[in-house]
Amino acid sequence: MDIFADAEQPGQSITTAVPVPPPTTTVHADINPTLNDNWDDPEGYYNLRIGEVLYERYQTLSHLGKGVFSSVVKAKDLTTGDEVAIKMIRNNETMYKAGQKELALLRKLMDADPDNKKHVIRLLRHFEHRNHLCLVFESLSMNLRDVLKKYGKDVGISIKAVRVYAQQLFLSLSLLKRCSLLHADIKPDNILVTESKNVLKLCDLGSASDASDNEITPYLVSRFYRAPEIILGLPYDYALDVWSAGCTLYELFTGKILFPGRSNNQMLKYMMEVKGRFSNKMLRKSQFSNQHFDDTYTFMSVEQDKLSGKTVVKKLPLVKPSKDIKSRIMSAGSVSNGLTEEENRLLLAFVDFLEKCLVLTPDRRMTAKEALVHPFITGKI
Ligand SMILES: Nc1ncnc2c1ncn2[C@@H]1O[C@H](COP(=O)(O)OP(=O)(O)OP(=O)(O)O)[C@@H](O)[C@H]1O
Repeated sequence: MDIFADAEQPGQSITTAVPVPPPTTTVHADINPTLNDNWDDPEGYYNLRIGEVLYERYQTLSHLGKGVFSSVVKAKDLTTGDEVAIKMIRNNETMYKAGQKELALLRKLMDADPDNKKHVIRLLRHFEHRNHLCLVFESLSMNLRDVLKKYGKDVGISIKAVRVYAQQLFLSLSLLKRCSLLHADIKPDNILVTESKNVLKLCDLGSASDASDNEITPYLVSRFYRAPEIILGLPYDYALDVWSAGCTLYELFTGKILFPGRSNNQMLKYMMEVKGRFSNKMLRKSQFSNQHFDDTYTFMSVEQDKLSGKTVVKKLPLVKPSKDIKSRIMSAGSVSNGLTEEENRLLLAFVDFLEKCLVLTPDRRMTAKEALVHPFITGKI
């Protein structure tokens, strides 16, 4: 099915500069940093010249993106003629180690899915270039943040498209679980789609870890997609990715961020407005609950006073949810344009699906396996 059949195709800009072969050096930056200064910018990103050939095989075509860990370039594989995306890890010890970990986790995922059916980005190989670990991936088109900007600004994309994406995303989560891995950074930016937009792949395993390495820290996962167990300081597992996936799918359909909190405290407030109170039992077990709740488990909302601009703490005995998922979904931009009966049924199934992804208590949240047989995904509605 081509869910974006009548949509405009994104233009491609490929820069074709004349390749300038740099002299080779194998001196490691840690031994004499001045010798290879020119290859990197002050922050350790590789100063790439477009057209340059890496590993005697990949002719670089254009810059694709820059993240905290790496810069990503599009290149042509001179052996096969295919386009690839090369993630060049920043030249510093911490990033290099993080890159090696990402490489090991990606290998585990590739081995567990030899037929490429589980919607995780394919790692083709890796090499080193001037002290930068380089990971070579299949080339994809855009991430879901850009898809939303381009095709669904403020209104989101169709429920049918969301359903296709949901199934593929949960297939990737089922593979991660089979490999005992947590992704820990699921959000529209880390999900890439093919040129036709019909197929998505989960990417950026840079924050991923083995499920047994779950050190409690309140800042894991990008804030808007961060599950309550992370913020409250509870042990966490696969359910944290299901929460982020729920937030991501809501955003795809509505074009709006579900919980756009400016802090962890505000995130909790927004979550309770949608899902109601946390149970006392959950708060009792949480390491950081005393930062957000008083002794009687009343929420302490950290707010800015509108007049003075000063930070004030307001006690909010929030009990009843006031902005439930159903009313938010039903008032989304694309719904007000009218729906067919089939779309309406699919939408109600989507509401139920999201409610189950966003259960506050992690061990009661839907698992990836359960998600894949939910009526929203199977279509048996
Ligand atoms: N295989 C690919 N095909 C096309 N574009 C890609 C590919 N891999 C990455 N990109 C682009 O590069 C961006 C950064 O990639 P990635 O998130 O893996 O790097 P990162 O350094 O870990 O970033 P961050 O710090 O944001 O987590 C992506 O959002 C995407 O736009």
